[in-house]
Amino acid sequence: MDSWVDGQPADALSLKDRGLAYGDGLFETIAVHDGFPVLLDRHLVRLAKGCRRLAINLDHAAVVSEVLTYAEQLNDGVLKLIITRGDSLRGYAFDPSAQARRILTGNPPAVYPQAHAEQGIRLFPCTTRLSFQPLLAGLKHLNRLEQVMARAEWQDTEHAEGLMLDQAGRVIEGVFSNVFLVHDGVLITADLSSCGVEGVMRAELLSQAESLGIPLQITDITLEQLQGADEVFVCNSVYGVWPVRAYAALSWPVGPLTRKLQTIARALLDA
Ligand SMILES: C=C(O[C@@H]1C=C(C(=O)O)C=C[C@H]1N)C(=O)O
Ligand SMILES: Cc1ncc(COP(=O)(O)O)c(C=O)c1O
Repeated sequence: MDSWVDGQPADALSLKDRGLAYGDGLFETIAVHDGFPVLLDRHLVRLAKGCRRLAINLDHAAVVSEVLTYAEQLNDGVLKLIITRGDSLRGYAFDPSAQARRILTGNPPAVYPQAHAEQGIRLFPCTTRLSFQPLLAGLKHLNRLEQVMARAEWQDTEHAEGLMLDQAGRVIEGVFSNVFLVHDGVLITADLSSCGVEGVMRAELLSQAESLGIPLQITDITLEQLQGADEVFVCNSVYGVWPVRAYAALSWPVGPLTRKLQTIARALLDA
């Protein structure tokens, strides 16, 4: 399917785009099923938060309308929405009144081995660490070099994802996922106030778990806590939930809470 820029079919972008020059923008990767963008409200909430934090002027009504129309035409697949601050000639300074550029691309459904969801995955121990930046933490901004470097650390198919730590050695997230662990019936995920992306699926699973009365904790996670976990899983808005079986010398069984949340995520992606 053709890409769109500001609501019009396009296959080229200005060389002055600040997304290209500085990574000055945000993105959302949205699963589309039967013509509907899955978890759209949560994607829009994160996008709006990013725009406020970066002082990006975005026509949010145009985004909603374009995403809905584009998703209808894509029908099934993965829609990527990229927002950039638009053009500037040179230098970091920007025109605070400039309207953001809206870019939409469509991709076929992501295909992963069934075994990832069924039997669980092995996480690669990435040595690339996430840097602390509370101003950008949580946002899905366009500066993703840490993830690019981390993903280049393994080429084998034995590892489906990699685990990333922060500068202090705390467990933060996967390269393209968020991470959860279960300990004594408590569902635990990393505090992302210094680094990491606040995933849409993470937010949805936290909210679903709260409705189910499952005790939750959003906190710092050490490798020792990871080692002592009863269950570990990763999630994102495209594949849902993958149980984690192993990380370096550590291993876990695929547990009941992981399966429960995986079923919920699958139902949302297939609704
Ligand atoms: C990096 C992108 O998106 C992330 C990756 C995936 C995925 O590969 O499953 C899914 C959603 C995002 N967290 C991207 O370029 O779209
Ligand atoms: C670094 C990082 N963390 C977490 C996620 C999961 O986010 P979501 O659930 O919104 O797909 C992603 C997906 O792009 C990511 O790139």
